[in-house]
Amino acid sequence: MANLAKHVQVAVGVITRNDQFFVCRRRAHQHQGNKWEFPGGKIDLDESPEHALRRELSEEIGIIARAYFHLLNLDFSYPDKKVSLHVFVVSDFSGEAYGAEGQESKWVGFNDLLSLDFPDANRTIIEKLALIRG
Ligand SMILES: Nc1nc2c([nH]c(=O)n2[C@@H]2O[C@H](COP(=O)(O)OP(=O)(O)OP(=O)(O)O)[C@@H](O)[C@H]2O)c(=O)[nH]1
Ligand SMILES: [Mg+2]
Repeated sequence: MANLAKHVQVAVGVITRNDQFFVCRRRAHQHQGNKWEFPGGKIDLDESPEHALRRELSEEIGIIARAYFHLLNLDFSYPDKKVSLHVFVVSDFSGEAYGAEGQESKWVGFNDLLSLDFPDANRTIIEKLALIRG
């Protein structure tokens, strides 16, 4: 069981509007603390990735995702934890994105994504985003 607890399925949302991207800062005590992230969180047992995406975005940044597409699935092993990220690009939503759990957050341009301090798994996400932007 201990091993299972250290491999988590995660829904991640790349929130985009007007060629800007919404990013949040992880809390110091969290895994990969103080790094920037795309909002999201663990998929519950028997929950679909899409449902987890909508739920986490509502809880963490106060938006209702209206249109999104699957970008990629990505397995990554940190020294202390394995993650399977189910990544979606959210292109339409209602509400104004903000740090609904008190976390730091901001809208940034694509070039800023390249220089922000993200968890290592995110490199693959950003490379794929660069590809689809052309
Ligand atoms: N949300 C999010 N998690 C990421 C990203 N990249 C990445 O490696 N992760 C990892 O995926 C896991 C996500 O879990 P989480 O901490 O967001 O989970 P959660 O929202 O359910 O919250 P919790 O920390 O209160 O349990 C963490 O281990 C985190 O380090 C990312 O861009 N966004
Ligand atoms: Mg989270």
